[in-house]
Amino acid sequence: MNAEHEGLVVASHGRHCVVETADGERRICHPRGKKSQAVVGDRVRWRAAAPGQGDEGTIEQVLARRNLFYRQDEVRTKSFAANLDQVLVLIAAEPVFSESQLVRALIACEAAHIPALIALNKSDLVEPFARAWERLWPYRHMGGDGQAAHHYGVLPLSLTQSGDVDREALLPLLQGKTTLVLGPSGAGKSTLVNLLVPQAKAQTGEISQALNSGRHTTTSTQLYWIDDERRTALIDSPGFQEFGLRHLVPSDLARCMPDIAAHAGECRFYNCTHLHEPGCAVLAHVGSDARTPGAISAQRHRIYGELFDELSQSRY
Ligand SMILES: Nc1nc2c(ncn2[C@@H]2O[C@H](COP(=O)(O)OP(=O)(O)OP(=O)(O)O)[C@@H](O)[C@H]2O)c(=O)[nH]1
Ligand SMILES: [Zn+2]
Repeated sequence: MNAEHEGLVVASHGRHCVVETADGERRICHPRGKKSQAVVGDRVRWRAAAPGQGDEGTIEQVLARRNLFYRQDEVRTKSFAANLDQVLVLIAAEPVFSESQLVRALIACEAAHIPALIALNKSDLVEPFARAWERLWPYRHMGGDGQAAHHYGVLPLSLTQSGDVDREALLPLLQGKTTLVLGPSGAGKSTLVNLLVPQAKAQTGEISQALNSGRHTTTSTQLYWIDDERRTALIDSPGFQEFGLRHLVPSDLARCMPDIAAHAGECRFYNCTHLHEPGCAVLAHVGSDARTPGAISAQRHRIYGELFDELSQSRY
């Protein structure tokens, strides 16, 4: 039997993966069993096929994960990626972004203990950008009382107009890290990947095309190296639109929304839902004046309530 090697999963489609070896070679691998189902970012032990059995390998074991970022829908669980250092949520002045989708993505980050960065693209569209930047006010100011840093970094971009400037702003934030990029269609995700990884198409290469061929879609999660040393990675993943949080229970939500979490311990009832209870410290901070320190925007509290209801529906 062939020896086992360690590798990194750099693409996945269904149950098939592309594994990159220590010397940068990539090949398709199939999981040996349910337990060896890997996602992009996983470190795995894999084994080449026996001589004469083709080039495809098998994944024998998924090594312990530092974290696992996922969304869960009612019908199926869908993991995005493992072993992330951060998530970059890319939205834009246009198309107008859904705050509910943004909140879902940020909650999923928080639940997996992964720091999140928000980038707002298309600053050249002056008026829509100003409106969107304004909508991000709570995100630009969350945390950050006194000496503490803000909870989320929020970055303006104009990828097609000032790509060089944007690259210089982004690189130090990405350096040496593995960053999952999420964003709704049309925000500029492909533009971002092409800016940072000019050879993206080449890296994806024939092997990923082979993986996708005949499966009626070319979308799959992909890891790209930004640098030649292969230390800085971007992971591009489709599927921001239907971002399920069914892996969470309603009572997880408050701790995953930092502005709500800041007050959730001060309520009269220990099991307060922060929706209607008397003596609720969260409700007391929901805001007429969203700009006072510690305020919770009415919009975010409304989204919290919607998610609370959604996660309270019977599970199946
Ligand atoms: N005005 C303006 N347009 C931009 C900017 N960045 C990207 N676009 C445009 O926005 C459109 C969408 O960009 P893409 O990079 O294809 O977006 P995407 O997020 O990959 O979209 P999907 O392929 O649908 O997932 C394109 O027409 C881009 O040229 C920007 O900074 N300013
Ligand atoms: Zn409360």
